[in-house]
Amino acid sequence: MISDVPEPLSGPAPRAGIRALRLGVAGPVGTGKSSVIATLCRQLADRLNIGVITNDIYTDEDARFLRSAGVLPAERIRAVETGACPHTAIRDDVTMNLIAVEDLEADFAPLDLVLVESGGDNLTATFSPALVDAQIFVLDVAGGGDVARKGGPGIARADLLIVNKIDLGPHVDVDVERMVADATAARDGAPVLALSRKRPDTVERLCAWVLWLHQQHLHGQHVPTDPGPMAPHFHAMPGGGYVHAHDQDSEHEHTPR
Ligand SMILES: Nc1nc2c(ncn2[C@@H]2O[C@H](COP(=O)(O)OP(=O)(O)OP(=O)(O)O)[C@@H](O)[C@H]2O)c(=O)[nH]1
Repeated sequence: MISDVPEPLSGPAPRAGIRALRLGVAGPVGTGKSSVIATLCRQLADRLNIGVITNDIYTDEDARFLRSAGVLPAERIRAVETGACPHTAIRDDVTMNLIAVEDLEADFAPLDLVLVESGGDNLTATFSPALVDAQIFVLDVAGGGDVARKGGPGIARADLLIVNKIDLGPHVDVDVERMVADATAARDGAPVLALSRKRPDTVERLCAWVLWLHQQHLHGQHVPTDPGPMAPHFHAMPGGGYVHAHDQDSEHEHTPR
């Protein structure tokens, strides 16, 4: 199920010479981010010129997986080794990723779509709108049926939430419909897609959403939004620590209280 993918736009012609749509894919470890990207490349490569940036902490494993899957020419898949907690490189200081995206766009111009895969992290990691125009957050049923209820910025406010690996529901005692309903309730009407790479109907819906978003981008009708702020979190300090939150309108500030 996906809540309404609108009809493709009619009306004014797309803007000429516009840069690629930059689409982030984030979510906890192992939920299927690389598989979603491989699926999109496989299905859409004859309609869109695609490039991929992967983020891993210490390796280029995700890039190697995608290259070996043969879903795109290998040189269009580039790895960023963040060397730090994944959210640092996709949210706090996006410089490494932004340079990688811009280099890829320059080397293979004109690209239509750049997919940026986050390193697998927890429920709080989301992309900065300084790096991507839109983002997908990926959960999977094997992580537990209650995860969607736990919320967080990606679950609540990513442009699309995927509940992945729905083919596994019966094997892990998860009621997929219930999980999707919980996710939908957490998102105030924003789209939720139940996905399995083994279910072509769900793959088609994923592709339809990405093509629709690309059209929105071309027509200048997509407005990037920030799914942040992060949930309140704890900073350990010598002799103690403190909890703080980032509210959406304030600077990213780490002053002890
Ligand atoms: N049954 C099933 N397995 C899937 C599906 N999608 C992905 N997987 C499997 O889930 C595992 C993790 O998939 P990945 O795509 O590597 O997940 P990831 O989120 O990129 O992983 P990290 O980069 O390590 O965080 C792999 O063994 C995939 O084959 C699906 O739709 N159904």
